[in-house]
Amino acid sequence: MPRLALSEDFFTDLIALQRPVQKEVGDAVRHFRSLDVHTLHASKGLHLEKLEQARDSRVRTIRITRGMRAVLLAPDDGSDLYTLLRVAPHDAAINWACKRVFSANSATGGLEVRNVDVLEQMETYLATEARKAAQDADAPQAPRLFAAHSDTVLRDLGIDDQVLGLARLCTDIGNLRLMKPPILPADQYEVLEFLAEGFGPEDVWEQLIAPRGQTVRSADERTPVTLTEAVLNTPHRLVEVSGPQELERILTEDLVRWRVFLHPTQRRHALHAGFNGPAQVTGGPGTGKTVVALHRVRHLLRQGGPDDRVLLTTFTRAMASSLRDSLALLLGDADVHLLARVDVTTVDSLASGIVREKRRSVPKPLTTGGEKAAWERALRGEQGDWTPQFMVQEFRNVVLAQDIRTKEAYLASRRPGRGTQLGHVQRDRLWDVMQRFVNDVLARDQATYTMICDRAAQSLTAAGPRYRHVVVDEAQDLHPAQWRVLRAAVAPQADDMFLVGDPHQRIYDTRVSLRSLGIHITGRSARLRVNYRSTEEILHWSASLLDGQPVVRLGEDGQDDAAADTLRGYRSELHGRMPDAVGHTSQEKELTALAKQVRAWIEGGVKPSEIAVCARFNTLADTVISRLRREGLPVVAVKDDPGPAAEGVRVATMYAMKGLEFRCVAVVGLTSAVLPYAQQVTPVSVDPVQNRQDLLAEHCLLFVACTRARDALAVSWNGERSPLLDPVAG
Ligand SMILES: Nc1ncnc2c1ncn2[C@@H]1O[C@H](COP(=O)(O)OP(=O)(O)OP(=O)(O)O)[C@@H](O)[C@H]1O
Repeated sequence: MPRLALSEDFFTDLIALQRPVQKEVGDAVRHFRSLDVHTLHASKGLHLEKLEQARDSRVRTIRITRGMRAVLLAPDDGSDLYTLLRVAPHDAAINWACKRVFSANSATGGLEVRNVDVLEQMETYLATEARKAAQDADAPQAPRLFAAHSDTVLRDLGIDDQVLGLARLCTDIGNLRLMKPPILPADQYEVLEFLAEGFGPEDVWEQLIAPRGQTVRSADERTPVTLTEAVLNTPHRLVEVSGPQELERILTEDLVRWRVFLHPTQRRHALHAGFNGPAQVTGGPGTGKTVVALHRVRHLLRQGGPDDRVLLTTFTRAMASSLRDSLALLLGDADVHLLARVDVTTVDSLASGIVREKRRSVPKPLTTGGEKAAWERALRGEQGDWTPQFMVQEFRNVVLAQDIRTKEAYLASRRPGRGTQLGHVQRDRLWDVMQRFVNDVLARDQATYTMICDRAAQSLTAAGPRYRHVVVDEAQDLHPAQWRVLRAAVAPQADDMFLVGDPHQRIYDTRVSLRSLGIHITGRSARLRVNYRSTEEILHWSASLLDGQPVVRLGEDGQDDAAADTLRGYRSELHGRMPDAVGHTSQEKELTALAKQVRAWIEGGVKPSEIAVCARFNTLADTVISRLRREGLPVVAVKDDPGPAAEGVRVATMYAMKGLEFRCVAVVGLTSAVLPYAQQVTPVSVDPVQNRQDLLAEHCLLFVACTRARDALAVSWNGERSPLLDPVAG
């Protein structure tokens, strides 16, 4: 029986086929696996055929139906591992197969494929372009993109002779991008793109080569790998099917790519054998952080003992419910029993549960309005210009954040992140105001969620940890009190905490130094850079909304050595239309245009549930809902928790878009009055540091909303445009 591997492209082809054809592919693959190598060659049904015109002599095809062929790579190294590469209509399959050449990358050891026909044409084209550029500049030779790197440096990073020749002809990054995979081999393209974007060879080695297990720096000293080794070295694009059960699972249940293929950086962290403490994965929107968290949970469950419980948390209840569904999908029937060892919940729900266990009831959570009213009561009679907003921030971001329990501790505290100086006398009085607030709300059996977390953290610390592993999604928005709950929920030990998040998506007012909370990540972090969700056009457009914004690395707020986080190298392999940004003279006109856009998306074949419209506030979201309904379009409000099966365009506030994704997204009502929203931004005169933080959160909110879009994004406003759109709308 031959061994069989499936490629990501084969998988993509399979997903796109009609159900009956998928079934036929499944039958052919099962038949293939049931034969021994000898009968395989003799089988008339499968008709394993070597292609005379193929540029690579190891390429074969098999028959699926009269009109469909699958393309395979046959072993030439004595092994019996066949790799299914594509499945397509006869002519397309043969055409694809004839032009491809396969090789092993000398640095990553992975299997790579190139389109030799196009590369040969590119050589002529780039040489002509380089000559023209030299003539235009009146110079003997145009400056070359990789002039700073010697051949040896490039070879050591896995660049082979053909690619080296092409790289040497590139005069700018545009030349390189013309040869994006699948034209150039993906591993080599990635190395060249990193270098072209200004990463040094050492960075490239650390980020792209070393993680693939390569330890020998010099290309000359490396032993070449065989074809079969190369296939097995490429688990992010090729999966070996270990047995009939796994084959069935992939062909029937597993038609979801992220379950099978992980990017090497995703894989390295998700399947890591064991971290010697907390580990972290960051990355821009859509880079698969949630996917990594889910795979990590499965890995920990599979490795762990029967008493090892895992906590998987995220920010909102809707996201927790979606995580639960995704985890069940990932575990599948084979691992469904592992679900009994996981709790998937928000930190606030966990904290409420802990408080309830202790005192049988939980204080009623205060609404924003209720909290403001309570501060007004506490401030009554106070001389001075402290506002409820100032008090909310001082209590949340200093007292609860630093776990301050006494007046003495408050008098001595550093108050990082606060831009107002407070003398001894002022602090003394403020502490009394805060005590009045606490006594007042507790007397009414009320509390903010942060206060509930604070209490839960204390209880847990006293009672002892209850989980073996804690995995945190959307880590960027957690408050220190929520982190204290998580820290207390698991004992400090190997693989205790696994965090994923993106500081560019921080939309709540939280500042956290993980180190000060006893969560030390150093040396165990990775950054994801490939976006699997959105097109390159949406990505770059959205990323430019954050140009120049001071984003600090995850969990390093207030640390003296905190560094800036960056979206450098953040990219997508998908392409589509540029986002639309359009202003209107009235709300009526904007809504008319919105209805037309939504209708056009639906008529273009997009399911209503794959479309989202979002606005800053519920008032406009409600107006959108009634307007679209009047136009006869199916609509549902995300706040009504419609569930994945409900038909209808999703309408939500920008906050509620966190963590979600849609094929098409419209962000409406982006006027200067709502973004930035004055009431959400502390005036500079009150606190300049808080003002910068609040403004940054407004930028991030817009970034989060826009990066939910996979294929199409349309933003609009009526009247004066939000200044936050200045970088993208001229
Ligand atoms: N290895 C992969 N192969 C294919 N698709 C992937 C892979 N990883 C992630 N995806 C897809 O990319 C999309 C984004 O993934 P995910 O939600 O995990 O990203 P994220 O980084 O958590 O996003 P955000 O921070 O914006 O919420 C999803 O549709 C997911 O299925």
